[in-house]
Amino acid sequence: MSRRTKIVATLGPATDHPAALAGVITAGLDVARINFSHGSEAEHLGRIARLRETADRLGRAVAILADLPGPKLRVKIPVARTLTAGETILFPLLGCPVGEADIAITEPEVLSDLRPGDRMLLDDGRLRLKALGTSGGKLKAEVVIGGELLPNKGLNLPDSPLSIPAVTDRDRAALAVAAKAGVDWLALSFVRGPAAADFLRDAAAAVGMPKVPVIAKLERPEAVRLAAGIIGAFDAIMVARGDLGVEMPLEQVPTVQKQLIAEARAAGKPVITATEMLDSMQKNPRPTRAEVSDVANAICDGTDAVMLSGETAVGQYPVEAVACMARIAEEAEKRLEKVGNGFLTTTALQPRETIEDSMALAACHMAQEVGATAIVTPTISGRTPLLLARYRPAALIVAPAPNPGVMRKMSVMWGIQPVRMAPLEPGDRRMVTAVRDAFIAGAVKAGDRVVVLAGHPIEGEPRLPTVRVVRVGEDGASLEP
Ligand SMILES: Nc1ncnc2c1ncn2[C@@H]1O[C@H](COP(=O)(O)OP(=O)(O)OP(=O)(O)O)[C@@H](O)[C@H]1O
Ligand SMILES: CC(=O)C(=O)O
Ligand SMILES: [K+]
Ligand SMILES: [Mg+2]
Repeated sequence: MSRRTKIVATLGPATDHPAALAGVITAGLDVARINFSHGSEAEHLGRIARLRETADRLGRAVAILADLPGPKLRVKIPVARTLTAGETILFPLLGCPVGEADIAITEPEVLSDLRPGDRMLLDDGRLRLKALGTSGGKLKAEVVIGGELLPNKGLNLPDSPLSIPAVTDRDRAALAVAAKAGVDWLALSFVRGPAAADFLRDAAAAVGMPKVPVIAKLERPEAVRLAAGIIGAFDAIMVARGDLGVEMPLEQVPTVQKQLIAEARAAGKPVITATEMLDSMQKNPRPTRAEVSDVANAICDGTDAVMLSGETAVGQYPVEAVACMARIAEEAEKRLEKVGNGFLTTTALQPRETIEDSMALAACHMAQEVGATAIVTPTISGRTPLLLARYRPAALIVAPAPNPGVMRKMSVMWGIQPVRMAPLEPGDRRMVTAVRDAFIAGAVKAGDRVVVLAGHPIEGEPRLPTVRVVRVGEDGASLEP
């Protein structure tokens, strides 16, 4: 693999055909997103099982990301319908019976919070209504901008405070399914503050899910304001531009994206940039110039991963979309390499917090100085590779890990190629076997010069972080540099 940027793609009906699923994996899928806001339990379980099976067959480590609804409101209408400007629509409040022409929503308790004049935006802002007031157990609203409304589309209330818990009953139900399937990452929609991280971890533990890393989806203005705390509390973030562009002025989204990516990177947490990246590819085999530029620019901003949603979930060209994204990423990275991968600007972030962090920086410098093709770093938890990735070295970060769960967790992180760590035989040294692990996986080849970094205690090694330079031998041996 030469591509450093990771690709997240949403599975859906469009990837249900075995050829399409194998196609997106082969085209470069690193993380498969299951959007628990759409589809049934059986669909999710089936998709996850087929993904695992196909990835294994193709010999690729693909992580599974369960995207939970969070307090994101959605309409509950049985079939598509058209809303016309000027028309009045009734939204039943909590406990009120739903009339045939009414629009019910997932959390009707929020409707009581709406004040006359508040905006109600449907389908990522495509349709707009204005709240008029409540009477007879229903909220009355006037359609300002009409259009076709499909079942299960989102409802945003950017002018109103949201008094729903961070983790809802819908999330608990989704977590139970995710626990049954076993997933590698959890993402929570509509995070409003750092406390949501522990609510989510507790809810996951309550359904018997072992420790799974958690992603905060930033899609509300208060989350952007509290970004530093949220980044600290979660294991990664997603710039969820779909809802973000509805909840705040759309023209602010590009600068918010840059700010969030910079903050996440400074904190050493992975960041995913999401939504509409290649949107026109839902219907066309080729993207627009603007879309190609958008993906490339997110990579230049320093995103770890780029994400596809409708393009792969329901679009006509899911395989082409992933392949296209991979090509754009590879091209954008050539420029990053020329300008030093932003490495020097990041090193201006002083001081280093831990010895491991200083060692990681030293290893990146060393790799550059000696012309290493890779930095090999055996890892138990995935932490040292992440410290390296933070500096965006030109060398590939090859991370032998002892279990598939840790390998898959690293699939979302920029520049890291997870490989299988062989068990240690008596007399073996991990810094030597790690190079062989990388060689066997094809991540380094004979004659390559590599930097080896053990950032934390590893069996068979001194307890101090250690960095070495070696040359790879014919059989993956570690030779004098
Ligand atoms: N599993 C699925 N089954 C059917 N339709 C889907 C599925 N996943 C996505 N879609 C369709 O693709 C669109 C875009 O996908 P996306 O995952 O961005 O969802 P979304 O509804 O915009 O919500 P979110 O804010 O959670 O991303 C959805 O609105 C929906 O119409
Ligand atoms: C991905 C997502 O939830 C959004 O962009 O709103
Ligand atoms: K979701
Ligand atoms: Mg969203």
